[in-house]
Amino acid sequence: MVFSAVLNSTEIICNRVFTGIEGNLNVTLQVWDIGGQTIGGKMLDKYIYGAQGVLLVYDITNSQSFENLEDWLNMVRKANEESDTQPAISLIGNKIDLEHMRTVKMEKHQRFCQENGLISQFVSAKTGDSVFLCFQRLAAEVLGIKLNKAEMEQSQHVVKADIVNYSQECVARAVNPPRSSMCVIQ
Ligand SMILES: Nc1nc2c(ncn2[C@@H]2O[C@H](COP(=O)(O)OP(=O)(O)OP(=O)(O)O)[C@@H](O)[C@H]2O)c(=O)[nH]1
Repeated sequence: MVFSAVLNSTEIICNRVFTGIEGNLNVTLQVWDIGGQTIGGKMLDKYIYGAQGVLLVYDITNSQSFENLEDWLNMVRKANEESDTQPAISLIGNKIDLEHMRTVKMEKHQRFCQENGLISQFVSAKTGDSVFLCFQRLAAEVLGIKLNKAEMEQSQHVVKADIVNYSQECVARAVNPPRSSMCVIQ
């Protein structure tokens, strides 16, 4: 995944100077998911050139997906060779809901991050665990903002909501209409 932050720099400077609270900053990210393409793909460097941030995502239960990372990292660096700045890069270990099936050791992940100056993160795309946080951390890095512990913890958790089956709900309401008016927040 690659993203480019689309933002208004004046707004950012004002926010930082006047409030000092980075959490108040709104950043729009333009994200391309290029994982499905082969590494030798002709168009790849066009997506990657000039990107401000890159999420290198692998599957913690699949060692091969980790082994491929070095090539992807080299490709990202090479594609941006002539760019003024290199993108901020995060290493994302996905599928932490399957921790019991982990084949890529945590130390391996951490070493790769240290050796290559990457932000380290573990997520579950399935449960949503830490997904928001991984975008937030990368955006913060691009903007030169340091997130505090509270901000990171707040973004880590998934807010769970029941899935409503609307067709059944409608039938139930038609049969038993509510006596008082009700406000539904979705
Ligand atoms: N348990 C679990 N399964 C996941 C998670 N993320 C993806 N999957 C499953 O892994 C499989 C592959 O997911 P994709 O989203 O197609 O993976 P991908 O790497 O983006 O695929 P490409 O873009 O084609 O490279 C699917 O069956 C997903 O349901 C996760 O966090 N936990």
